[in-house]
Amino acid sequence: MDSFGLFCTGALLACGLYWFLCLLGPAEQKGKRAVHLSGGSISSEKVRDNYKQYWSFFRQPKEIETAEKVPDFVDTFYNLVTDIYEWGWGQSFHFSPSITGKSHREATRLHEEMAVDLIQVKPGDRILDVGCGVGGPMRAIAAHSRANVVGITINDYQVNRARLHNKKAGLDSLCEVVCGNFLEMPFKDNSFDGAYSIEATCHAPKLEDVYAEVFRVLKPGSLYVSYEWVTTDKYRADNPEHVEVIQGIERGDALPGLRSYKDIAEIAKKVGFEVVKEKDLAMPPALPWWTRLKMGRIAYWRNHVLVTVLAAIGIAPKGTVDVHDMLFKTADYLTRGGDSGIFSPMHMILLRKPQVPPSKS
Ligand SMILES: C=C(CC[C@@H](C)[C@H]1CC[C@H]2C3=CC[C@H]4[C@H](C)[C@@H](O)CC[C@]4(C)[C@H]3CC[C@]12C)C(C)C
Ligand SMILES: C[S@@+](CC[C@H](N)C(=O)[O-])C[C@H]1O[C@@H](n2cnc3c(N)ncnc32)[C@H](O)[C@@H]1O
Repeated sequence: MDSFGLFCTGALLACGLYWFLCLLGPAEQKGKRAVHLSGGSISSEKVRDNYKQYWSFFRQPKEIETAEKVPDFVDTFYNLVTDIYEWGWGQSFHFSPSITGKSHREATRLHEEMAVDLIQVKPGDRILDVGCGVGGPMRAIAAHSRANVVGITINDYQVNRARLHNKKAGLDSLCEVVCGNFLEMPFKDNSFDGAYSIEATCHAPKLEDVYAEVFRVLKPGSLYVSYEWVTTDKYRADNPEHVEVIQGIERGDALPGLRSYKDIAEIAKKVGFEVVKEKDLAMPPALPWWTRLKMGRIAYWRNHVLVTVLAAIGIAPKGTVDVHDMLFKTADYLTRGGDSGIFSPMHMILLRKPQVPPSKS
C-alpha cells in the first residue's frame, strides 16, 4: 500500500473510532458520553474495590440484618451506576408504561407529570422529591406545575449532576437539591405543600421509616404520591424461578428486600396517612414498561464493547466493566419480572396527611 492508501485507511479508522466512541455513545441527547464515564464520587482506582464491597453486601439481600448500613451501600451503588444510567437511559432513573405513538422520552415525561397532577399542587407551592436522582423528574415536574421542588438524594455526585442540569435547563430558580438521608430528613415539620417519590423508597430497609419522615414534613391536608417497586399477587415464594428473579432484581438494584404490594397501604396507614388511591400502573391496558429494556439488546452489546475498550485503554475506571455487566444481568431479571407479571416498579399509592392528627388511643 502506498502512503496515500495508508493515510486514507488511517483516517477512515480514526473516523470510525470517533463515531463509535463519541457519537454512538450517548443514548439520549445531551446525556453523558461514554468517554466521560466515572465512578461518581469514588476515585477511579477505587471503583473496582467499591464494586466488590457493594456486591458482597447485596449478594444475599434477604439476609441483611444490618439495616443501618444500607444507606451507605446505596450511596456506593449510585456512585458506581449514575454515569452509566445517564449515558444509557437518560436523566430520569425510572420506568414508565410504553405508549403507542410516543417516544420513551415522552412516556417518561407523562409518567412524571401524572405524579404531580395527583398531588394537586399550585404554582409557587413548595414540594418535596424524595430520592431525586439527577433530577429528570424534578425538572419535568417544576416546568409542568411551576411549583418549587426540593429534591433529596443520599448521593453527593447526583447532587452536583442535578444542580448542573437544573442550571442548564434554566430551572435552578424552581429546583433545589439537598444531599441527605430520606430516613432522617433535614427539613422542618409541616414545611411542604406536597411530596412525591419515584422508584426511590424501595431502597429503604423499612418503608415505615421513610413514610414517617414524609408525614412529618408535610403540611396537614397535603398529599404524597409514591411509585413503589413491589412483588405482585402473581409472585409465589415457593416458586424457585420467582425467587431467582426477585433476588436478581434486589442484588442488581441495591434493594434491601422487595415488599409485597399488599404491605404498602398498611404501612402508610400505620404512620398516620389516609389512603386516597392505590393502583398498579403497570396493569393492562397499560403497555409493558419493560419493552424499553428488551429492545436494547444490540445496544447493550455495543455498550459492553465500548465500556470494555474504554476501560482497557484507561479512559473509564477499571471496575466499570463489572458494573456494566451487573446492570446487563439486572436488565434481564427486570424483563423476566415484567414478562411474568410477578414484579411491578410502578405500584402507585396516593396518601393524604389528615388535617387533624389521629388521636393516640
Ligand atoms: C429505580 C431504579 C433504576 C431503574 C432503571 C432506571 C435502571 C434499572 C436497570 C438499569 C439498566 C440496565 C441495563 C443497562 C445497560 C446494560 C447499559 O448498557 C446502559 C444502561 C442500562 C440500560 C441501565 C439503565 C438504567 C436501568 C434501566 C432502581 C435502582 C431502584
Ligand atoms: C432509582 S433512583 C430514582 C431517582 C429519581 N426519583 C428518578 O426517577 O430519576 C433512586 C434515588 O433514591 C435515592 N436514595 C436511595 N436511598 C436514599 C436515602 N436513604 N436517602 C436519600 N436518598 C436515597 C438515590 O440516591 C437515588 O437518587
